[in-house]
Amino acid sequence: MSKQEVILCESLETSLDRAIKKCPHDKLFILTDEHTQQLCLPALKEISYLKDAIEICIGPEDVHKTLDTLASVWMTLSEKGATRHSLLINLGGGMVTDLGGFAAATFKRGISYINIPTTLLAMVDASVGGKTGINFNGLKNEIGSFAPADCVLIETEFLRSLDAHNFFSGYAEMLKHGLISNKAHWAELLNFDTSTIDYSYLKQLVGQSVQVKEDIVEQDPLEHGIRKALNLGHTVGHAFESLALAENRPVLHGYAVVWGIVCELYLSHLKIGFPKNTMRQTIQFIKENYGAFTFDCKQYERLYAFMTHDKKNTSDTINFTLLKDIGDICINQTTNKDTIFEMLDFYRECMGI
Ligand SMILES: NC(=O)c1ccc[n+]([C@@H]2O[C@H](COP(=O)([O-])OP(=O)(O)OC[C@H]3O[C@@H](n4cnc5c(N)ncnc54)[C@H](O)[C@@H]3O)[C@@H](O)[C@H]2O)c1
Ligand SMILES: O=C(O)C(=O)C[C@@H](O)[C@H](O)[C@H](O)COP(=O)(O)O
Ligand SMILES: [Zn+2]
Repeated sequence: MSKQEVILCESLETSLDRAIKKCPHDKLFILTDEHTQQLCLPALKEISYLKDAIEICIGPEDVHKTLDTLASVWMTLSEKGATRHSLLINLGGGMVTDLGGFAAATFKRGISYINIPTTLLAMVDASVGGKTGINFNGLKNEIGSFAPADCVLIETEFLRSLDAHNFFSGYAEMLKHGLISNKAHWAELLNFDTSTIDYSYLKQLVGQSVQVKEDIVEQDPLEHGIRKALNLGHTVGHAFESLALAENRPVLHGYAVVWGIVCELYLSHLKIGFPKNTMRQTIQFIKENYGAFTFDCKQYERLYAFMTHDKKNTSDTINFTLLKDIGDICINQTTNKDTIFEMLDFYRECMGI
């Protein structure tokens, strides 16, 4: 798998011009969701060579990260005459880059695509590293492929229209990158003033955060080993997200991930000695900024059942990524069902639910 080019833009127009020249194509398509069509597409349509691009617009958010939506994208590509040599630009959050990336990877067995992430989460995480896909059978990213974009163009100016919930959702994956990288980055994230955002400082943090992901993906693009570090918080987080979706009370991905991190830091402390004080400080930040996902002990079996579908699992064993300390990653950690239930007890007690 070739290394993906990720550019933190000074000028989106200049970077996009360069990226498009590197991807010779016959027709150009731009995928947005209903929100990025309104909020972000106008900035691109000012660029002369994008004026004739064919627009495809899908419904927003994870409820639309489905086979039906994917089929509608394939259908438009097919009906509007896309060929193997057409180029797709995905302009949106992680839902658009995941689904659009998978549409590009599968249409006529694969066409080129460029990601222009417009949410914080997509900038630091989803648009980079080649994981593409859709939710299926009530499970997160159940169908997908590893198919990196030809280029990822990060323009942090798009973040100015993002609401606070989506800001914090993306910040959750940044916090994950802090925990798996080093203490200085983790501390910087805990101290960032989220109430009055300094956008130029945020841009610098986005650059650092995406670098953490790029370094790991470069070592292990297909997640045979160290890439599992990027899944910290997701064994439990995806179970929370799937339960919430099934109960018609969807939660944002990043929120599910930080709640998953609370659980998995507890497991890290219990099993391999993650420092209690660092765990407490991280959980305090999460409680203050994310609130809590509510469930009771009658839902433990269902959450456990969701965890059995995690992609890191082999056979019947649930696989966790844990930490001995910040930046000290232990992949392929397993435990028994009783301990998983004890972890859920801890979560409910410390989050006060
Ligand atoms: N492939 C990966 O490695 C990876 C990594 C992390 C998350 N993900 C996936 O990413 C998805 C979540 O991505 P997300 O958090 O970006 O959600 P999203 O794409 O659903 O976007 C969230 C909301 O923000 C809106 N939006 C987008 N850009 C905006 C802007 N500039 N201003 C205002 N509103 C804007 C969207 O229309 C949507 O309503 C999940 O499906 C998750 O599983 C994938
Ligand atoms: O890039 C990765 O690898 C990740 O695990 C990043 C995660 O933040 C992301 O949510 C990813 O989509 C999860 O993948 P999955 O394989 O657990 O579905
Ligand atoms: Zn994630």
